Amino acid sequence: MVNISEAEAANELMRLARQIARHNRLYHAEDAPEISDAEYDALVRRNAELEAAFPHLVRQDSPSNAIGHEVAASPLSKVTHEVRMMSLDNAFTDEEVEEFVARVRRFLALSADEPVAMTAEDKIDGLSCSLRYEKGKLVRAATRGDGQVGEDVTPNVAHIDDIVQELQGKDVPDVFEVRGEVYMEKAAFLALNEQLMADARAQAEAKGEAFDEMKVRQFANPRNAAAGSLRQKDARVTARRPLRFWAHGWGAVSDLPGETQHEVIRKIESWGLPVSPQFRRCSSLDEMLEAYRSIREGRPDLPFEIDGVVYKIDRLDWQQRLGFVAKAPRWALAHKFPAERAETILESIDIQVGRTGKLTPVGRLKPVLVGGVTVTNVTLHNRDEIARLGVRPGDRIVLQRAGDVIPQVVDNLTRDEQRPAFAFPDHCPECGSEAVAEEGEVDVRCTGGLICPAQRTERLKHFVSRAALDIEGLGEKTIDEFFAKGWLESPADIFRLKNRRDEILALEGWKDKSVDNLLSAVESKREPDAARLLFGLGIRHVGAVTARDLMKRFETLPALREIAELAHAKEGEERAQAASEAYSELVSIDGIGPVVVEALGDFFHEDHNKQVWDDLLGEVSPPPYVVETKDSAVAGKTVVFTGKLETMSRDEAKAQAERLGAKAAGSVSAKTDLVVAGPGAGSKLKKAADLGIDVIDEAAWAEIVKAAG
Ligand SMILES: NC(=O)c1ccc[n+]([C@@H]2O[C@H](COP(=O)([O-])OP(=O)(O)OC[C@H]3O[C@@H](n4cnc5c(N)ncnc54)[C@H](O)[C@@H]3O)[C@@H](O)[C@H]2O)c1
Ligand SMILES: [Zn+2]
Repeated sequence: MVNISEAEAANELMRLARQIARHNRLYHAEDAPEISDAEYDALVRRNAELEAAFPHLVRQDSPSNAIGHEVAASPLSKVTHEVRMMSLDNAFTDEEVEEFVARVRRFLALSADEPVAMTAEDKIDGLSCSLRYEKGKLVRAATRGDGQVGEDVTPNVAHIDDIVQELQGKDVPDVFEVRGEVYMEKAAFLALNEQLMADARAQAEAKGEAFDEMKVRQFANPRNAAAGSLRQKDARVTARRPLRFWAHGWGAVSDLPGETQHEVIRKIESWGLPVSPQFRRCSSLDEMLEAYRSIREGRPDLPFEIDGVVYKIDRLDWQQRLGFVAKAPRWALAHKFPAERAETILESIDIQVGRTGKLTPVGRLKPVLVGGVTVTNVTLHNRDEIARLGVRPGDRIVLQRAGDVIPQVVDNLTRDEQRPAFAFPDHCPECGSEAVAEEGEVDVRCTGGLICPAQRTERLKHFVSRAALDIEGLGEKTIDEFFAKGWLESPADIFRLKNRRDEILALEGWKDKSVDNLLSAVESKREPDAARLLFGLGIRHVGAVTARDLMKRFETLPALREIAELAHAKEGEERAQAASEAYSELVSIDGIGPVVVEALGDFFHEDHNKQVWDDLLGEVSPPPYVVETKDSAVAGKTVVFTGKLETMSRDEAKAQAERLGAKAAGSVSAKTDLVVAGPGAGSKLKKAADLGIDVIDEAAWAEIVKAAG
């Protein structure tokens, strides 16, 4: 039941359209889904449900009308399909199949005793491919893409043995587009993922780098593996991947060699292309459901993944009359299998720390077979998910695997209220720092930042980035490489790289000149801008602007640290007095709130952070931070920039304002003195007018800047 207001529905439809489009891109264009098919299908169903309840809210970009994903960004050439490639409508229950048959009868106005024959075959989990044969010769192979335009994979399919280059037989029409599925068998898929892992390991070893299993890109399921293997710019990569194909339909044809689905499929088979071994003809609803049950039972023993049974009206003249709706034919239906489930024991819960400090719980399982795949690990996502399931090590759980190989825990069978709940760690298992979830966030993160081995490279990359210390020549790859060698543990190490000149030179790809350039880029930052240095440390909630606000007030880093530590101190009455004074002083600064004060306190509370800090300040000496404010027309005023600026970025405009002694604010309020508006300025402009605030354009602003000299 949909029980929400129209405004809420419109809002949710907007969010669903965006989410679904994103997952379509990840799944179809990048072959790297982030959620399971069951989760994806739930989003689609919710969207359909809302659209049915509020038909007038159906969006222009409704996911209900989209097939796959557009291929504009693909490096492969594009092919426009003469006959559109479609998707399939889904059914999950026998009743829905019955309703499908009834709908067909109504549409064709058939009498109750007229039989409706259907074909049934397994729905194989691969990607659709269109093979155009002219005079029997394969001239073009294409993926589905968005249904209208797909990608040219002609050189790639030349490496698929199942796809013949020439159709056999004397009765081959002049033009015949075979449509079917390119797929990868389960064993080949598992072997490919193992191979990808082994290759990455070997590569890391050859380079003498640390190997990180988590970073190796593997395929989520056989379907993505097949798609990723076929859609290769370099067909030699496809050649190394064991892909298979079978036919299940056709597109543009010069003439049809039969009057039923059944006849044409058998004809295609006779020309030398494989079709499903389970393809059959059913003459009644009962036979269809029987076919479904027998195919479902045999599913675990199949060497490939299937996720349902596809029914198609046998008579082609009826298919013709039924035609299409939105993105699928009216004459076909996919009867999906329910997700496969299995029970096992959750043996332990490990915590993994990601590159951004996120703590992810991973369940280690007593190995169990679900739908032909042995599962030993399962992600438990986050602290809330563990609480929701109430799982603890030793519990008996129900695993589900739906149409892909990312399994999930759906139930906990050990409902023992007496045993204590799993205690989610409040410290990082990698570095021992405190791990916290910010208010309103589900993810628990390590606060160790620079000292946490799991996060270190990410933090170092931030430290040298443009907005922070801006060290040219120290790119992400170099950081990874130096880190793996053990040369970069903390920011201070960057300034000690000069002692490793010869070692760097010995690395592949480095020459005297490039090493000199790198080292002099580092040396040029011995007296860095204090605010950038502070920002570079990646303290939570201390962004570039906050760092400047802080430095403007305290001028030196030691002064800032002293007050931050003081504000955090909790012991003794005297301390308490000083602490509360320090606290008020900090929060009195424009732009600084309690969250920042708290984050600073937490940072300096950790011994390892203090070490990193001292070590770094032993290498560099940022001069006192003084903002030279020019005598200007806007000194001391608060300026808001809105709309599109033509000659500079928003950041540059803000920096100009600061140099002129003005404060750049993000929103218009009674405190605003001046609004600089570019084209497209909206609500802020209106608010300024309401409040009677002066509004000028970018050119007038440039005049003010110029006048200040
Ligand atoms: N996990 C995610 O993020 C994500 C994102 C997008 C889509 N998906 C999944 O992809 C699917 C939707 O993709 P879709 O639009 O391609 O629909 P679909 O895969 O459910 O059905 C249409 C396709 O089935 C294929 N097919 C296989 N066997 C067939 C047969 N015997 N006869 C006819 N066609 C057959 C055809 O290639 C056809 O294009 C859903 O299962 C969805 O869960 C998942
Ligand atoms: Zn940590």
